[in-house]
Amino acid sequence: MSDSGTNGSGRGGGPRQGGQSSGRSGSHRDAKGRERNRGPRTFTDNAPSQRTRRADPARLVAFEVLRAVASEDAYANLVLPARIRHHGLDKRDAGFATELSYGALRGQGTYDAVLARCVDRPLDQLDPAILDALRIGAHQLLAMRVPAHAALDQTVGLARAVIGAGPSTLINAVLRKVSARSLEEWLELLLSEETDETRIASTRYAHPEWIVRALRQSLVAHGRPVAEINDLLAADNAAPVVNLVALPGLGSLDEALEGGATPGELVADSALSSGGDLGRLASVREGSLRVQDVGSQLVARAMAAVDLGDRTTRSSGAADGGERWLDLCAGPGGKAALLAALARQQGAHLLANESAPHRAKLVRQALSAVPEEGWSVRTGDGREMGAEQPESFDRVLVDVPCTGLGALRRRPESRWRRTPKDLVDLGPLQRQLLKSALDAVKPGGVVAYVTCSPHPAETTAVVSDVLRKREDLELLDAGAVLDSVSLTGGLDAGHDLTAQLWPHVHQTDAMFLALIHKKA
Ligand SMILES: C[S@@+](CC[C@H](N)C(=O)[O-])C[C@H]1O[C@@H](n2cnc3c(N)ncnc32)[C@H](O)[C@@H]1O
Repeated sequence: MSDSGTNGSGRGGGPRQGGQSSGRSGSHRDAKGRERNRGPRTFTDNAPSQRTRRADPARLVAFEVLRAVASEDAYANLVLPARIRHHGLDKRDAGFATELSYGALRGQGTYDAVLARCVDRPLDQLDPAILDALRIGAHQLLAMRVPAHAALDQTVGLARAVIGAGPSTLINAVLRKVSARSLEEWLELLLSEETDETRIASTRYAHPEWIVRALRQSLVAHGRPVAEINDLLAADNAAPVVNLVALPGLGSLDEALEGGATPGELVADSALSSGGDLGRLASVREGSLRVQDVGSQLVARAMAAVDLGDRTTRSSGAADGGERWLDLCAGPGGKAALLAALARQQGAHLLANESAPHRAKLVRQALSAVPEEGWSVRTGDGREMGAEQPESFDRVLVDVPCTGLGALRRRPESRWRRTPKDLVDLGPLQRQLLKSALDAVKPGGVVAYVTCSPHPAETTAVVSDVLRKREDLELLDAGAVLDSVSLTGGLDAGHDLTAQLWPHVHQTDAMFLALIHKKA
């Protein structure tokens, strides 16, 4: 619903400019602009629009990222670095482009609610490129410390350069209306008559309603107060910190710390990056210093730290009598790299399995800093592993494909892409992979079931379904093991023997961990 009469340049009709004719040449340019804007596009330096009118490169990068996400189903975290490199942005502009593209994508739900009040037609009737330019403008005006005149001028200039003159007039008019109120004033206006708590949280924190409900359910399922929901939603909207891990026994934090990183407080061998291009660090280039969320570090370390005593039957162990470890779903290899380093320290061997060949390649790259005799990579379906190599591994990590509802802050577009159906669709695969892991582990060994989602359908329900059918399995106290591998202890992540980390509590991704012991 619009509360004003700004005319939109929609797919169906030509742009109207405040009731005046745009004139023949304007209409012609606008038609060309709309034509350029259809379908997937790349914005090269050779585009005529950019030869004549240069857009601010940082805003152009953000616009290109939003366009690629919308029209090519691209992932922002993959497109963004490529566009930053292509346009040769310096550190400051790269930071601005990152904040602008990620912020506009994350905040889309809130910005669309505001924009809907400023345009005279449903937003889905706007040309998608115009809508993306409006979102970029709205984020600058409502959430960044960009002066309003600069946000307006630069966004309109961008639109004129890459979309066309007519659309830029519309964008100017709409963004002027957006700029008339602060974000808080807009939210007051939008929510003044709303009583439904889910809809209020959905608009205020830019999450689809079903995800607000799903995260509330997740808090309850893992024993946290439901009143934390707003903190959790707000944490999803904060730019995630970049954590580093120095592979134990192989890497060092020194270079990163000298460059301004701060030592990690929750887990050993970790640091908080000071930002900038990490590729400048030799240790990152050689792979002994890696970017990894602290939650991922903690769950991998927990699997390695479970005290198996001499409970496992060593007869089918590694040739030298050390343990055999399996990472069943290893791609792209973040946890596998840490596990391989830990395995090396403990005299164990790691087999990293991944079903997608291109991701298995990434696993090999991730493992390259660890001496090769300590690990191997298998490309294959993890569901077959239990039958192919039954009772063969002392420790198995099964980090199953999931909705990623616990990592929304890292993947800004994913909240708008995911649907409740994903939860249903992933369930059978998650159960099959866990069963296979449990078949592959030796009696006396341990399986770590991990997700980067806190949703009970992917966490506790999967574990209890699978355990219900087997008497040879028992849950270990995952919260206690997590405490034992953290530097501080007292994480307060445990509930009913499983453990759940949270962005708003631990500043990690919302990783779930169940440690399942196969009785000897
Ligand atoms: C959540 S990711 C694992 C992340 C990884 N542990 C890390 O820390 O980098 C899940 C992985 O499982 C893989 N996968 C999906 N189906 C699989 C299957 N049937 N067998 C083995 N791997 C599978 C996906 O390709 C994906 O790489």
